[in-house]
Amino acid sequence: MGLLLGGSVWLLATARERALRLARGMTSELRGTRDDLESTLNAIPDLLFELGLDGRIHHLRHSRAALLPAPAQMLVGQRMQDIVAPDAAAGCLAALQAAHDTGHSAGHQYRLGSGGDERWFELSIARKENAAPGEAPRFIALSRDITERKLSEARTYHLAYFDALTGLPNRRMLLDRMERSLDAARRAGQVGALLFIDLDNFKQINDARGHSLGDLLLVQVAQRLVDLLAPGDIVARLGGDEFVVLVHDLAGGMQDAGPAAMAVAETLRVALEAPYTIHQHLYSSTASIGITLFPKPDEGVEDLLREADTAMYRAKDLGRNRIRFYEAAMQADVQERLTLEQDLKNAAAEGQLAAFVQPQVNAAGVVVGGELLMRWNHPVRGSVPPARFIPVAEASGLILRMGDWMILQACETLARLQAAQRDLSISVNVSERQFRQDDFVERMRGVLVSTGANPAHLILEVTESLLIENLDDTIARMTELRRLGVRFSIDDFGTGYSSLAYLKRLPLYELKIDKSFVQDAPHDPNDTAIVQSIISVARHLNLHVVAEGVETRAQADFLVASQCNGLQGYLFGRPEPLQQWLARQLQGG
Ligand SMILES: Nc1nc2c(ncn2[C@@H]2O[C@H](COP(=O)(O)OP(=O)(O)OP(=O)(O)O)[C@@H](O)[C@H]2O)c(=O)[nH]1
Repeated sequence: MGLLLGGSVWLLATARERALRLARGMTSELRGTRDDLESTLNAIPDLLFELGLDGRIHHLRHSRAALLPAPAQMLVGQRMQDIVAPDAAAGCLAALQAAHDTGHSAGHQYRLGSGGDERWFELSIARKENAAPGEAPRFIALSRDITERKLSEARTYHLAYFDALTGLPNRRMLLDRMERSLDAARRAGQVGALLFIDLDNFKQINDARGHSLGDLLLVQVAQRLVDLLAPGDIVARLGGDEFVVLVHDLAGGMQDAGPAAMAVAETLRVALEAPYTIHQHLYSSTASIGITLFPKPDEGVEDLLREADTAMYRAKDLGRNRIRFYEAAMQADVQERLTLEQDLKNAAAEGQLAAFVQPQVNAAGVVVGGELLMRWNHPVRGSVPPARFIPVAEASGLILRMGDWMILQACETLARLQAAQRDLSISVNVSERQFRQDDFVERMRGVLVSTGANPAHLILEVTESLLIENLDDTIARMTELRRLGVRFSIDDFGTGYSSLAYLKRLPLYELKIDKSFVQDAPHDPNDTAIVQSIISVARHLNLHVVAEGVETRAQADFLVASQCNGLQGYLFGRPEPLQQWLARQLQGG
């Protein structure tokens, strides 16, 4: 019995021992699991809440206490709506409700703080499934700080939609906004305008003062445009020196919108022409502006942009620092120009371009020289007027090759006249682009040497506008060319800036009175007075004067009586092919 009892006690003790060991093992396992869980939770960089459906915080893990808006113990017991802004709280409560309905919710984002302290969070919420029946539901919510991701998204958005230099919207953003404006204008029956703005001769500032100064100018231009914007309108930078202003709701109809758009453009034009101060220096710049109105039937944003661009180009053609409205005819003109440019490229190779010469006579009517003129005999169009193809040649750069060829013709002609002891001079036009080429002086020297022409008989005709741009550089270049022996004449004098102050500073030989003044002299008192005053200015400055477009004996007599030195016009000869004229001169005139 004792043995039995003893055995039972031993058995019981052993079972207890085993149960205790098992319990100890389980406790230790549970502790391990709990520790693992604790470590896992600590490793999660998010805030972890236990919430009620009403947004009350029942528990909060604060391993990232820095992210909390207040110490953790102060937050427990409070409701979300007591802690965060009303809009953020409303979103969080909606996310809780969604988790209540479906078991979980993820992706709701909310913001805490504002300005520089602003931080963004994203919520993931799961409903706790172990609530006893009748017990209010509880939720576990992870709140992840996504501020860095938001900032990086904002940076990417900014890079994609804004111009880095000026901070203005870029082309993509503009197109997007235009799309919306166009829709809104159609729906509201309102007319808006698109203004295409391109700075005039911006390349010169870049070339002369450097790209970084050009950048600073662009930034100031952007600022001036922004300062003048009406609320809701936008200004974008398309790239380079091109800006676009989108003006909404100008008027209820095209009739009234036109003048209103013009008034806006004029305000911008005037603002942009005021001097710019950069690094304590003053710079001047102007802009050409093209306008198109919208909406127009069947026209999308790209059409509108193209129209405003076309109108801007027309403003440039008309002399820059101007505003032009788009007209449908302009598009045809652009097409025509492109075709002309293409044809002009082939023209030189196919021998369609020819040099003509128009004689110049002295007061006694004796031929003293001639002006070389370019003629283009197009196989289909026939003779294309220089006023039509020279601007195309200028714009496309073809003028450089064409100009070189004309200078070569002039020098070869001079060499042949010299060889025959014919003491005549030849004038040839030099375009601004040609004159400003870096190696223009060297090219001139090369042609003079290779042809053996006497430079004293070569007269380079330049326009007033060429002279006035970069006056100091112009003077330096002209002086170098003067040293080679060539002489300078101002073509179409009186039609451009006519600033007499610069005449004194330039190493000039001659003024050519524009034919528009000669035409109505001596009958028109104004033109007569202009012609006489040009001759008088020339005499005081010791310059030779040639009148162009002399067609009648009365004009010639008046000019000679007014002491004009040279005459050119139909009265003395129409332009004729150079070789034909030269052959006659070589035979004695
Ligand atoms: N500084 C600066 N220059 C730029 C930038 N982007 C383009 N450009 C230059 O801007 C100039 C634009 O010249 P254009 O508009 O073609 O010609 P322009 O000299 O203004 O002459 P017009 O437009 O015919 O009056 C070019 O020389 C470009 O190299 C930029 O971000 N910064």
